Amino acid sequence: MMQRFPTQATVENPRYGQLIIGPPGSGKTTYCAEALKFYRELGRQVGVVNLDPANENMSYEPVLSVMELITVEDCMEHLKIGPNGALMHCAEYLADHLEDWLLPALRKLGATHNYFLFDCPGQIELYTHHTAMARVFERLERERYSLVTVNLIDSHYCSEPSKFIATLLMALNTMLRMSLPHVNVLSKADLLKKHETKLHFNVDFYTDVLDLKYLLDKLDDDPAMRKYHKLNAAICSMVEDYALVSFQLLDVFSTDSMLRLRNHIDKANGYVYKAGEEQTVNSLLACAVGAETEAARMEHDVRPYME
Ligand SMILES: Nc1nc2c(ncn2[C@@H]2O[C@H](COP(=O)(O)OP(=O)(O)OP(=O)(O)O)[C@@H](O)[C@H]2O)c(=O)[nH]1
Repeated sequence: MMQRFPTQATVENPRYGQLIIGPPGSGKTTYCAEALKFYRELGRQVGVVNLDPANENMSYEPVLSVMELITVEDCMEHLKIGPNGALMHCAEYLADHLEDWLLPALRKLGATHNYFLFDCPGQIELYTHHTAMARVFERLERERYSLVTVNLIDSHYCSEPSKFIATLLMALNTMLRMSLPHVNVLSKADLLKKHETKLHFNVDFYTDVLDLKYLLDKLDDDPAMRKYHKLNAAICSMVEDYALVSFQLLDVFSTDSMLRLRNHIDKANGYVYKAGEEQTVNSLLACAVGAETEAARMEHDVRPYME
């Protein structure tokens, strides 16, 4: 988790945003819907902003939606391009209309909301290669939002070593390119416990990303992957050298799991320093000293999802 410490501006005029990103189907929209209810219950002035121009099935009522500005469907029809090209076009269009659409609308909402969940599009190239979404996030930062990227990745990707390596590389690339406080999340963690995803190692091996040697050994078991041993070893070594990638587990339908994730997110975007609300002296102290012991973290964060 990359973490933010409060600046004078964020202390005086606190506004917060979670940028919910992740591959298609990883649970972004479901998280936004559940997090909206959850943070409202905590008393936060929260709203969801839909930034996905192809989000047909929003299970929440957004306070603002990019689909009022542009949709993938309209782009495909008018520009005669495919869905991926249309999504890139929409992202660029959004980035070009920050000053006359997104920011004025957010400023208006500022009268009643100071915490936004941004439901972002799922195409990962928007965060690993393309620059439009980075421009949007960077402009929001300059508008003094304390942002955190919440990168949801389906925990099913832990089931195969090759998929997990690709996940690590994607997560690291996104962290480096977005350069924002960041929390990586393995979503649908409840399915790990229900044996729907068979794992080669304990869950904490995947969350802590500490010793990838074992992962490489497993990759070599597959004859098709063995010939890429050097490439895989280089990727693992790079991920380990940066030592940035780790994961939190999330079952979006469990209040306890949402609370645990909230604690990580609040530390990352600096909300933990905001006075009042549900913050306690203990949580502030925990943040200041680097928080809970490894044993406590294992007990609460990881053990519930082990077989
Ligand atoms: N069991 C379980 N299912 C989940 C969880 N989170 C999301 N899902 C399911 O995963 C599926 C995909 O979730 P979405 O929220 O549509 O995923 P998305 O990332 O918004 O998908 P795109 O809009 O295609 O990018 C839905 O059927 C959800 O009900 C979870 O924590 N546990």
